[in-house]
Amino acid sequence: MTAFTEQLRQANLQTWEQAAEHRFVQELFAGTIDDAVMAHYLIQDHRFLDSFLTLLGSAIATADTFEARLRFGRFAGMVSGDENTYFLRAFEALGVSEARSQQEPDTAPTQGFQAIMREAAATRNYAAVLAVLNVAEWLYQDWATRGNKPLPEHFVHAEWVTLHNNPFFNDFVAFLRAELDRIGPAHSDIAHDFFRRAVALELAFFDEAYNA
Ligand SMILES: Cc1ncc(CN)c(N)n1
Repeated sequence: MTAFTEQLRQANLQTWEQAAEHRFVQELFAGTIDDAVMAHYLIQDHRFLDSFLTLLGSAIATADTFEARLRFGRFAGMVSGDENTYFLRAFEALGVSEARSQQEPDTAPTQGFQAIMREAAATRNYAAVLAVLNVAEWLYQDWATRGNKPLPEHFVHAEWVTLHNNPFFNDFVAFLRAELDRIGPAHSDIAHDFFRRAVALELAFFDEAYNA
């Protein structure tokens, strides 16, 4: 039988593929992405990280096992450490001042992510939280691991790939999928709804990078 998470992905395949094969991803691997595009994307993504941590907190609160809470806690530690530090080093390398990183307004996809993560947390339904987490991490793992491409030279590009393709991250995505495969079928409608909207936001987020 097809796993529940795979059913969700298949139901949104066209949008999923448009995001996973996005121009942003192609240019990131090629190392040709415009600095202005990368800077605009990362400023917005640092805001994404903030609401994402809130959602991880809600996963800790709604998970039904101690083991799952430990996994989310360890992942939150990585995001608050290595991933956050990457943003700060990338901002410095791209010449993004603290003032600019704070003052640039939230774009519509950023606001959309903040809203859906708040909404998923407010449901206090583990399946809704897992649906959004699965899209955010599995879709990124998908593009980062596709085709086993060589890494770009510049650390700003290369580390954005390796943050989403390394043993710890790949294990976490496998865990997220196993959790949603276990919990999701009993909450199919809510899982489909949050998953579909989150995939659309991922595509919009990449598109928005080119409005730099
Ligand atoms: C918009 C977005 N989606 C997903 C990820 C993966 N953590 C991210 N950094 N940003």
